[in-house]
Amino acid sequence: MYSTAFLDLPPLRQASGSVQLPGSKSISNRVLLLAALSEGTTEVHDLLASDDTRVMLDALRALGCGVHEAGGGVACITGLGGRRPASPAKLFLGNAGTAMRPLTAALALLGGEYELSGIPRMHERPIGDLVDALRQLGCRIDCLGSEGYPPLRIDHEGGLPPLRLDAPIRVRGDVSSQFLTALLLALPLVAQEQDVVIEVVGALISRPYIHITLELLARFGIAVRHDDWQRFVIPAGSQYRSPGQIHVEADASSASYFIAAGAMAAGLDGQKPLKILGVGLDSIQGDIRFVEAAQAMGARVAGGPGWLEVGRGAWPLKAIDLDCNHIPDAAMTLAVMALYADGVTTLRNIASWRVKETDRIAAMACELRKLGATVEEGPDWLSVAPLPRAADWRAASIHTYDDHRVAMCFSLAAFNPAGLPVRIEDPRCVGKTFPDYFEALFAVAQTPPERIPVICIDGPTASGKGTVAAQVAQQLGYHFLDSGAMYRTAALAAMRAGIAIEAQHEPRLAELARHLPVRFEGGRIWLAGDDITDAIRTEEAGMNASRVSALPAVRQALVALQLGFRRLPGLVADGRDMGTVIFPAAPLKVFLTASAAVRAERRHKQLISKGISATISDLRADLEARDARDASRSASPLKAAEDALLLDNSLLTIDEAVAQVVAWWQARQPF
Ligand SMILES: Nc1ncnc2c1ncn2[C@@H]1O[C@H](COP(=O)(O)OP(=O)(O)O)[C@@H](O)[C@H]1O
Ligand SMILES: Nc1ccn([C@H]2C[C@H](O)[C@@H](COP(=O)(O)OP(=O)(O)O)O2)c(=O)n1
Repeated sequence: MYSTAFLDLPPLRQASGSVQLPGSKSISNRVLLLAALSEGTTEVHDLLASDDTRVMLDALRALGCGVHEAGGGVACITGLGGRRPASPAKLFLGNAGTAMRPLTAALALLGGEYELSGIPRMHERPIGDLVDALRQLGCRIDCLGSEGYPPLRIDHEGGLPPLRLDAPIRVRGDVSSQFLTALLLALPLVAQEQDVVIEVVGALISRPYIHITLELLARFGIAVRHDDWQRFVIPAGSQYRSPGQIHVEADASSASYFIAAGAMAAGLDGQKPLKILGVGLDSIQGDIRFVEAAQAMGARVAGGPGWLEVGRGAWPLKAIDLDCNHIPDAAMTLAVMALYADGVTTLRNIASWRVKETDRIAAMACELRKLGATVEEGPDWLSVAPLPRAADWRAASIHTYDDHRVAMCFSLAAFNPAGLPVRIEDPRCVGKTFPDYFEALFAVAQTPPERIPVICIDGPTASGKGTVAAQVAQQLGYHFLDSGAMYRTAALAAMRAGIAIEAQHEPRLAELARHLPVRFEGGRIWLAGDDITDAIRTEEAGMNASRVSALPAVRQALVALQLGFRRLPGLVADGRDMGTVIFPAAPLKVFLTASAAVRAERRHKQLISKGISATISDLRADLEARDARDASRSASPLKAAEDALLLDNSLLTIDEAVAQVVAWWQARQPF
């Protein structure tokens, strides 16, 4: 997951390969609650690991359920099975509507004393209709802030009051279907002596989510009948029965971004369509019908149980005018696809967007306009006109409103024909449903290498290149290439193979370097099966690296390995010739220096902190010798590129040096 302040997506051109989607949030949290109410233990497979499931798991733990996270997407939940939950308890539910609503209903029916709260946005999301329905029944619930909104207090300390179950429970269905879902999940708790009837007041929106609820209730032994989605009957004698094991389907709404990417950019030039795994045409989720909307816009889609394949059909896409009540979440993706259509696209019946993670109609309109689109909005509709010419697109910094879906659907703007990058602010917000969304996108998206930005930081030894480059990479969410480590590894491999580092062995040394079995993984460096991270950091290894790096054939042998680091979304490369030889067209080159005295002192501190003894004067002599060799060799000598910016950081702290490089970078961005 990217936890950077922003993530810049380079312009993307194509999509290919396959993507495995994470489990559905809606299914994950419903299954967790049902498992928590059942007797016995339920092994939940493919559970989504996200912010919203995290708060649910924590809440279930606090309520006294057995929660064992076995790793690999498996959680074992031992349910209450008729026991009363731990009380009193305070539950923090973040911004997870799928936890707040059903837990409110379940706890109100179980008795006890509870406080349920969330982040500030959660306290702006209405829950009054559910609270009213539960109060009708006789439950005591107080809104601790504004009436009709969390935080809530459930107060049945003196025992559950008698519930009025003989009359139908009436709940509004036109604000959020989650209220009805909450009641359906919880009322089997009290459907013992008699049937419990729920009547929906007003039209039921987001019916597909109720379908998911009913399917999952059935898996847990509760057979709910309904008359045309307006009247639901939970039969007397209902009892939650754990199915033992249950698999969570992948999220059909998450599939929408890849279906869109496929429709826009896959299957071109004879390539295969984009394969999407984890959800297929047999899905129980309503958002799978996004496939039909994408097809109406021109996508070519094939699919089966648990998989889809999508490629571009019509291009430009075809504009549509669609009632989106059946796909409220996935429909946001259509709003961005509309930028690539042949006319105005109108999305209707989307009033529920206004009470989601943010006011999504307003948010989408505002951010689409930043890209240059003409957008109109109404209380429950949005219309988007495509950009007439590539030159009309603008590079935009997309505000994401702590809304995962805004972040994910705007990533599709990176396929723009103008070749402009797109900045996604606060990319971490995708953690709500798809923590590794951007990693998944980068794994299937392609763009010519020259469009992937590279920041080069070259300079003499101990100037702080590695430290500064790694931190800049971290701040921008870019990959990091420590090219010196490659020369150090090549030298170590030569020593281990018994090849002296001398010019006469140049061909053998180059052959060794060309097939170096080196892996860079999670900050560690491996040579074949050996962790050599520390072994290559000695002063001797540095001197050997300097010697091996003077051999032109060795340098040539390591070029492909270095170029391979230029991957989405970008790269920060540190070394001696990053800007002069390896990435000569890099958009930012920095030549980082510090005085020899300062560098010797820094290296001294660095070695002492690792328990290696050295004297400053020896170190200074060594580093001056190394600089002299690196700068005087004929092949790619250490020198500043002509277009490099010089940064002498003798008097700067690490943070100041990093801030300067990031500031130079920002100044070159179009946002
Ligand atoms: N601006 C700075 N101020 C103080 N110490 C620094 C600064 N930059 C780097 N250092 C320290 O100097 C040492 C050498 O830095 P390093 O990144 O290994 O240099 P290089 O990669 O250029 O050889 C490290 O211990 C690092 O923490
Ligand atoms: N791009 C590069 C990187 C390193 N080298 C050579 C020259 C250096 O003395 C050695 C070791 O580089 P490294 O960056 O790890 O060394 P320092 O950490 O700066 O001491 O490799 C190079 O020739 N070209």
